[in-house]
This record gives sequence, structure tokens and C-alpha cells, in this order.
Amino acid sequence: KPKKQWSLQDFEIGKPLGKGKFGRVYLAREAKSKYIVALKVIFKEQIEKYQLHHQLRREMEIQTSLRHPNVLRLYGWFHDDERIYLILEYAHGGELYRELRKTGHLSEKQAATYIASLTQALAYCHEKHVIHRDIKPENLLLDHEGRLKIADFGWSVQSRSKRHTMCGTLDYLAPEMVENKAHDYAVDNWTLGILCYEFLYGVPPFEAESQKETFRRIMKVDLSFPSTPQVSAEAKDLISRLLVKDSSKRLSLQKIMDHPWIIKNADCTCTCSK
Ligand SMILES: COc1ccc(/C=N/Nc2[nH]nc(C)c2C(=O)Nc2cccc(NC(C)=O)c2)cc1
Repeated sequence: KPKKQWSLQDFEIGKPLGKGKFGRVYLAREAKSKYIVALKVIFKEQIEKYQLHHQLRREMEIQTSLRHPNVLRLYGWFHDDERIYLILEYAHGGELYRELRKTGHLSEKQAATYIASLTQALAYCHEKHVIHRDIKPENLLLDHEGRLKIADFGWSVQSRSKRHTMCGTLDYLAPEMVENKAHDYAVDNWTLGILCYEFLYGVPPFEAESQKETFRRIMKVDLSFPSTPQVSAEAKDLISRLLVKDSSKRLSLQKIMDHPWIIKNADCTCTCSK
């Protein structure tokens, strides 16, 4: 049967959840089914102004095609004269970022559970030839059970390493991306190392006063572990095997799942798909 054509009339709009760069996100309910969703409203003029049609189209094609418990679903979209509406899965817990800011840093069990979920989601994306390229705490949401959902595929590509303008922080970018070199799936492995460090210490490893200094620290892989909070040797071992400049020498996604720190600490109920 043909794909249903959605329109604004199909939804009851609730509270605004937050605002992104190109518009706002609202809680919404599909009128007939009473199904709760998040409606992301993007202003066409913003897309035109930044020439982001191809990127938005790619985000929509990619996210629609992905089906994984740790990847936020894009159920469909529609538009009117001024706006594009994305019908997205609602994750009750909101941005993981907020939890990280609230608690300062996560427990090793919580951090390992999130890293295992991310690793499984990325293994699924990579097998579908999708490189996310922009995994950072703001793009990670939590559902009502605290299960991690990767959102915002705005920067992902269908495994063609294309030049792209860099916006936002460099903290999460691998050396080959920062140098704008051809890059491959391994950029996401690097980012897992960055995130693992940030989950455990509360700050990304190469944070610095200026972008220039962060750039220098990334290129040098200037990695050091503070003495507090107390972090296990296994966790530091995993981070050190991911934050490796030579992308071919970074721990593979499969090997991350087999790493002793993950085996010992990841809570499988949250990570195993279903
Ligand atoms: C401000 O407190 C909040 C607590 C929970 C939420 C839940 N958001 N859940 C979502 N499900 N699907 C999508 C897409 C979203 C979403 O985009 N949320 C969102 C958007 C912009 C900012 C925030 N901020 C925070 C703190 O979560 C969340 C949103 C805000």
C-alpha cells in the first residue's frame, strides 16, 4: 500500500522539547493512534541559506532506512510552504549530555553500557555502509528505560568521504577528519574513545582553550588520564586502543565488544538488541 502522506492535521502538538540549529523539536501525538512522537520542525529558509538540502535529504534517507534499538527512528516526514517536519521517535530521557552534566561523570558500569550500545549501533550502521561522523553527547538521547539512541544523522554519509564544512566543536573529530583527509569508518571508532573518556572523566580528552590548541592536541594524540576520578586500568586500556592516530590500528568494533572492561561492566539488558 502507498506510503501514507502525513500532514500537520494528523498531529496534536505538545510542549517544545528544545531547539536545534535549524528549528525546534516538539512533543506530538498522532491524532488517530495516539502514538507519541517528536516532531522536528526545520525552516526551509534556513536550509536554503546554508545550502543544506543534500545533507538534510541524506539524513532523512539514512535515518529512515536504519532499524536498530539504539538508533532513533525517523518514521516519516512532510512539508508546507515554510517548513519541513520530521516525524521522529520520542526518547523520554532527552539528551545524554544533560545526565553527564548533572552527575559530572558516569559510573564505569553506566559508561561501559553506553559504549557497548554505541558500538552495536555503529556496527549496524557500518554494515549498512553508513558512517555517522558526528557522534557526540548532544546527539545521544535516552529513552524511558535509559537506553541510548543515536540521533541526528545530519553529518553521516553513505561511506563516501566527502569534504564538508566543519561546524561546532573539534573535540570529537579524529585526526584524519580534522586534517580533512579521506577518512573511513574508523573515525567512529576514534569517537568512541573520546566518548568513553568523557563519560568517565566528564570532559573530552583533548579539550583546550582554543580550537587551535585542541587541533594540536588531537594531532599529537596528547592523551593523559587525571588521577581523579578513579578509573580502572581496563577502561584506560580500551581508551588507549581507540585513540590511535593510525586509523587502521584502532580497536575494531567487534574487539570493543570483546574487551574485558566491556565484558565486566556493560549491563547487557540495556545493550543487547531487544
Ligand atoms: C529540557 O528537558 C528535556 C527533557 C527531555 C527531552 C526529550 N527529548 N526527546 C526527544 N525525542 N526525540 C527527539 C528528536 C528528542 C529531542 O530532540 N529532544 C531534545 C531536543 C533539543 C534539546 C533537548 N534537550 C534536552 C536537555 O534533552 C532535547 C527534551 C527536553
